[in-house]
Amino acid sequence: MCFLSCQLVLVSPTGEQYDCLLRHLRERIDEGCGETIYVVGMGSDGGDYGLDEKDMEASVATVRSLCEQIEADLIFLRERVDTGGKMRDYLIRRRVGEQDFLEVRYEEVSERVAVVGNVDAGKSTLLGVLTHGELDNGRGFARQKLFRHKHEMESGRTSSVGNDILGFDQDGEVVNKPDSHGGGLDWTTICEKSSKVITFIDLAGHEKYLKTTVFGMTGHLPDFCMLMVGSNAGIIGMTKEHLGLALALNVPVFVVVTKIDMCPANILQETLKLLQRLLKSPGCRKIPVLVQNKDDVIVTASNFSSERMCPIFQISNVTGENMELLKMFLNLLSSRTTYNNDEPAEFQIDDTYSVPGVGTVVSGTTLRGLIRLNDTLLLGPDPLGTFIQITVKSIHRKRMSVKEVRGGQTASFALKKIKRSSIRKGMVMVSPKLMPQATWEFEAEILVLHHPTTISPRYQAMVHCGSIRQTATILTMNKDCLRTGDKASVHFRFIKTPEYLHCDQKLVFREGRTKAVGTITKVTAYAVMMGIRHQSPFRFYVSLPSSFNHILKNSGFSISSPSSSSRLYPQY
Ligand SMILES: Nc1nc2c(ncn2[C@@H]2O[C@H](COP(=O)(O)OP(=O)(O)OP(=O)(O)O)[C@@H](O)[C@H]2O)c(=O)[nH]1
Repeated sequence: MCFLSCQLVLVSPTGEQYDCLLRHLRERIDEGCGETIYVVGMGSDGGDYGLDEKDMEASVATVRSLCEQIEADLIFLRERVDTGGKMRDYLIRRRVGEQDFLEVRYEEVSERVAVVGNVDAGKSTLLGVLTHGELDNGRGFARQKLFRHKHEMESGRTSSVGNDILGFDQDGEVVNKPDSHGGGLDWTTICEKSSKVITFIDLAGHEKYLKTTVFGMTGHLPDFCMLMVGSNAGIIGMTKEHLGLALALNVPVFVVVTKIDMCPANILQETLKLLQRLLKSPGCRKIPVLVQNKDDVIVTASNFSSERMCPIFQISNVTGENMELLKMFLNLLSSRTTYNNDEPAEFQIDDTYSVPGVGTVVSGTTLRGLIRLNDTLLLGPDPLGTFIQITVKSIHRKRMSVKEVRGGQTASFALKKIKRSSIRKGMVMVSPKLMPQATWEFEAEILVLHHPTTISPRYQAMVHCGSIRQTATILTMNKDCLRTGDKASVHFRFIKTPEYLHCDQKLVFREGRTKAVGTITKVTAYAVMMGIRHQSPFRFYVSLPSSFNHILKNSGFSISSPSSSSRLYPQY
C-alpha cells in the first residue's frame, strides 16, 4: 500500500495498483457515508505534493475512471499551485439510487443539523433564507415561512422542534426554489433533484423551551450542530447552555454569527473575540477558525467531524453576505457515522399522529438495521414493560412513500389496529431478534454541568435519553452529594413507566437550571415484566417482580397521553 503515499500514484497505475486505489476510495466513501473530499496531487501521507499539468490531467482521468466504477460524481472544488506543482481538491459523492417503489427516488447522502442559539439569534430567519431562497427584510419576513404553530406566528418564537430540508444538486447548487404561492416546500421535488439533502432540526432558543431543545438534541440524533449567535447581542442567554449540550453529546459544532449588516464593527470584533475565547477554553477545547473564503470552507469541512476544528461564519440574512460560503460548507459536510444494515432493527418513536384515512402514524429515527414494508416488529414497552407485535404497513420518508429505511434515517410508519393513545414518545419498535426488555432502573456515569446547590439521593429530575423523557429518582450514588463540575456513578429509577434502554446511550438529566450529562453504564432488568402481547386482549408475563404492587401503583396504568389535537402528517 505504500505506493499510495506518492503523489504520482494516480498518473499511470498498474492493474494491481488501480484495484488498490479503488478499494481505498470505496472505503473512504463508506466511511464518509457516501462522500469524501479527495486531493489529487498529494500523497496519502500529505508529505509529497504537486504535479505538472500533464501528470495532473492523467491523474484526474484515473480518478474519473475510479468514480465511474463506484458510480460516484466527481465535483471540482479548488486548485492550488505550490512550489511542487498543482494540487486539486474534488468532492466525490455516490450517485443517488433509483427506488422503483412508487417511482420516487430518495437521496443517499443526508445529514441532520440541529440549529440552536439564543432567542433572536436569527435561527428561523436563516432557515427561511436557506430553504426558501429569499433574503430577509430584518423584520421577520423570512421566518414567516417556517412557523408551524399559530402561537409561534403570534409571538415570533420557536417552541416546537421543526424540520426543514435543503437539497444540493451534483454541482453543489441549492435545489430549493422560491415558492410563488407562499406555501410550503415540495419535499418530493427537492429530494428527486438532490444528490445531498440536509435536514435542519430547528430547536427553540428561549429558556422556557429548553426541554424541547434538549429533546431535539438527544432524540433526533443530529450529525452536526449549528450554533447561532446574533453579532450585536453576543454570547448571551442560552448560547453557552446550547454549546455545552452539543459538546457533552459529542455533536460537532459550527458557529454562525448573524446580523453583520446591522452591527458596528467594534461590537462584531468583540463578539468574535469572546466566542473564540469560549471555544478555546478548557471546557470546549476547540480550534476556532474564522471562515473568510472558499479555501477556509474546504479545509474546515474536510477536517470537521474528525478534528477539533470549529468554523465560525459571519453572515447577514438581509444582504446575503457570506451566505455562499455557508451553503458551500453545508454541501461539503459529511458525517462519519456508519450504519450496518445487517444489525437487528431498532426505531425510536418521537411523535405520534392520527391521520384521517390512514390511522395511527408514528415518527422517529431508525437507530440501526433495516426496516422494510411488511416487517413484523415489537412495539413497546407499555407501562407493564410488555411489547406487542406490529406489522409495518407503510413507510414515509421526507414525505415520500418508500419501501425501506436504514440506520440514521428518520421516517414515519402507519400502524394498523393500534390506538394512538397507547403509544408514547420514547417507545421503540425493534426486531423480535433483540428480545427487548423494559427497565425501571439503570446506572450512569454523570457529570454535573450546573447545579445551584447539591444533588443527593432521592433527588428527582427529568431524564432525556434518545426520545425518552421521564422523571427519574436518584436511588444511590458513589458520592454523598454532587456539586457543579462533579462526576459520579449514579443509580436511577424511573418514576412512571419502564423504558427500553441500552448501555452506552447518552443522557441529559435536568430540572430547572440544573443540568447533568452522562452515559448509561448498566441497565437493570430485575423489575421488568417481560412478555410479548399479541394484538389480543390477553397478556402473559415471563416473570412477576416482587415489587408488583409498587409498579402497578407507580405506573397507574396511565400512559402520558399525547396531545389530543390531530396534527398534520409528520414531516419526515
Ligand atoms: N438585520 C438583520 N436582521 C436579522 C438577521 N437575521 C435575523 N434578523 C431579524 O431578527 C429577528 C429575529 O430572528 P428569528 O429568526 O426569529 O430569531 P430566532 O433565533 O429564530 O428566535 P427564536 O425562534 O425565538 O429562538 C427577526 O426580526 C429577523 O428579521 C440579519 O442577518 N440581519
